[in-house]
Amino acid sequence: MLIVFNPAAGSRRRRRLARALGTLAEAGILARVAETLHPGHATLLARGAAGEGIGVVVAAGGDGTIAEVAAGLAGSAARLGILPFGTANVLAWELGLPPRPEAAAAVLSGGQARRLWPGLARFADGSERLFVQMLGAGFDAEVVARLDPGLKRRIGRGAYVLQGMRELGRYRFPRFNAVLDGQAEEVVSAIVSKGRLYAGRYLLAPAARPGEAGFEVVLFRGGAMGARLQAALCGAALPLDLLPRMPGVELRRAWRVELRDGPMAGYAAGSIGRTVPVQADGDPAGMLPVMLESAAGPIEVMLPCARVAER
Ligand SMILES: Nc1ncnc2c1ncn2[C@@H]1O[C@H](COP(=O)(O)OP(=O)(O)OP(=O)(O)O)[C@@H](O)[C@H]1O
Repeated sequence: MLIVFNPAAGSRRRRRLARALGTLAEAGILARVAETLHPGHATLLARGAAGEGIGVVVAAGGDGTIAEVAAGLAGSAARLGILPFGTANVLAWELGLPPRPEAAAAVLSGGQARRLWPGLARFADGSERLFVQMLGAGFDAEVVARLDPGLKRRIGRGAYVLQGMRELGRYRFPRFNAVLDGQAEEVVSAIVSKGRLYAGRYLLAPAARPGEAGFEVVLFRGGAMGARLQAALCGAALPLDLLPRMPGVELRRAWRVELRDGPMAGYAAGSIGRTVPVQADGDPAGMLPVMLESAAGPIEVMLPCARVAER
């Protein structure tokens, strides 16, 4: 077993890692730890481990780290393990993984594998990026892009709330097109989700099926109330699990999604040349346009036994 540890994810992560390693040692598992040195490094470490024939490669970090490890495991027989040491840990909540390091480590030694089918984003510059939970364009991506990493480390998920309130007054909500299996829709924000949850354990897309190909796409149209008011109300509705039922929010199933700027997007955003931002699994991921489809195949992820039986 290799644990790919992101020292920049979440908080109190070294202490959490030591606790997880203690549990593994008690179970007779001597795990090797490799620390990431820069963004993207987790993919290289995971690919190397899968190439060596290591059976379980563990992402010790948040959703961004998990996505990078998953990208390294794609096409191999290695299983993905998760030690949820990030800030929001949305995928861990989605999969029912326990937050305590000892309990999460116990899943690595005694859990069972389950399918997880990531999404693949292709950008205009030819770059590609795997995502495991969701990709957003518009307001939520602006919040992610402008988030102060120091504040995120200090106060955790509350930093997103503060930044969201700041951006509500600043962001210009340019319209863009979400093309779902060939059908174009005009939106101010869109979240293309693999999972049901968002921003921790709040409900976003109740019908999502992480183990299958395809996406639940959440379209924010702005509508009669206006994009800014809609974003404010959606922010308030999220912790009450009411976001999917908000006016101007529409959920659709799609296999292939293209998110692309309207001709006036740069102008409306008030900054020529700058278009609509994109976030993937809670990390900044550039600008539109982006093309989304399912990864070539699913990967296997370690889950608690009870959770596997439930599915
Ligand atoms: N050594 C490093 N220094 C700086 N950044 C790193 C390093 N290693 C990895 N990263 C980057 O850190 C980013 C954030 O990591 P991650 O998403 O796992 O944590 P998080 O943002 O705290 O958690 P979550 O996404 O669950 O809120 C990732 O995009 C990854 O590329």
